[in-house]
Amino acid sequence: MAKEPVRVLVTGAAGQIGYALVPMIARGVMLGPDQPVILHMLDIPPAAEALNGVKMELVDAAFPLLKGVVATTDVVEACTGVNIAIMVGGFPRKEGMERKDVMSKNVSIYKSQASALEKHAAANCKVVVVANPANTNALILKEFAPSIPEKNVTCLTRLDHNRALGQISEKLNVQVCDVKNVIIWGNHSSTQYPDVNHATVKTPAGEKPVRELVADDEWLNGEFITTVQQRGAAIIKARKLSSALSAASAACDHIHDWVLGTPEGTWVSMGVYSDGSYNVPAGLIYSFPVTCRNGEWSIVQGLHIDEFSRKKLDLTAQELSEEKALAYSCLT
Ligand SMILES: NC(=O)c1ccc[n+]([C@@H]2O[C@H](COP(=O)([O-])OP(=O)(O)OC[C@H]3O[C@@H](n4cnc5c(N)ncnc54)[C@H](O)[C@@H]3O)[C@@H](O)[C@H]2O)c1
Ligand SMILES: O=C(O)C[C@H](O)C(=O)O
Repeated sequence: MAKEPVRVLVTGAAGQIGYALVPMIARGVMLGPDQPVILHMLDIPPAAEALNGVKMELVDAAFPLLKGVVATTDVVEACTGVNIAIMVGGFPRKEGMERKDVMSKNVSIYKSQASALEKHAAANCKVVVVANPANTNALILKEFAPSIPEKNVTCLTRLDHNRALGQISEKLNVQVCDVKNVIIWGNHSSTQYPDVNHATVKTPAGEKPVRELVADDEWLNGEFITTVQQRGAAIIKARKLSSALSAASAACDHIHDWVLGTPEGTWVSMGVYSDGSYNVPAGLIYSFPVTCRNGEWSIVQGLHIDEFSRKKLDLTAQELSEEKALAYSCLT
């Protein structure tokens, strides 16, 4: 029997991530090749015409899984009945801007959209915030939508996770699908800590630790980390626009694994509400290694954190605490 369609909201759908993301969702990349979808696309009135153009292209693409499109500038209409919300709408970082610069513009959007989601989304709606500052926007959304379970509000750090996999695969000249269990700790910002201490590579002789195969701690503790931390800025410098196709693909990976589960023995990185695991302060949206089963994520427990890593986990937590305070000051 055919499955019931899932309603997926994409905010900021007339923007560049939206343009890359909606066809991926309509093709089944996010929820699987047998899952029909109804797309809800929200943007603001100045982008209404462009949004309608995206809707026209979705119709023209004749995606078999796409059972309907709602394209609107009305936040209530956009949020009504949605099962999954991908929050991309907001003001993007431009060359030379720090994420903090976009904070005041974006947190007020997330406060108001929190109320609309809380009132109108389907029960158990899963939310991922993509728009920067992603962790803090997600925190504001969670706090202003108290009836949405806190486990349902997350932010995207899968792009950073995938960037780390990509760097290791290039360094070792191996397939990216053979590298697993890197971790992004903390903020989707330049203080994030990409950690390879538990990462492995599938080789003909079995799974081997990344550290052993790379055999270059200076690179792993230096250039590798800064390359991943600075990759968003490098893309902005090269394209004069922030990353879009990789961000859209990562958003699909995030929801795919959350809904359909992570493969046995593999974890992924998600920005989730901290419960104090790994001595990360509770009450922040912080990126952790997680496994997913039956539509629920759980933080991977018991990983050894050495002194080098500890400092980096604390530094990015510190930045998130400061962002949280700044966000609240922007809202008052
Ligand atoms: N977390 C990540 O990994 C990651 C990666 C790349 C980009 N980003 C962030 O994603 C966001 C979107 O990037 P983009 O390149 O698509 O930007 P964009 O400017 O091309 O698109 C943003 C869209 O949001 C719309 N918008 C603005 N305010 C809105 C509101 N209140 N409601 C609904 N829509 C609204 C704009 O009209 C625009 O169409 C930015 O904040 C960017 O920094 C995050
Ligand atoms: O760095 C940015 O603001 C863009 C985006 O978050 C990215 O990581 O590509």
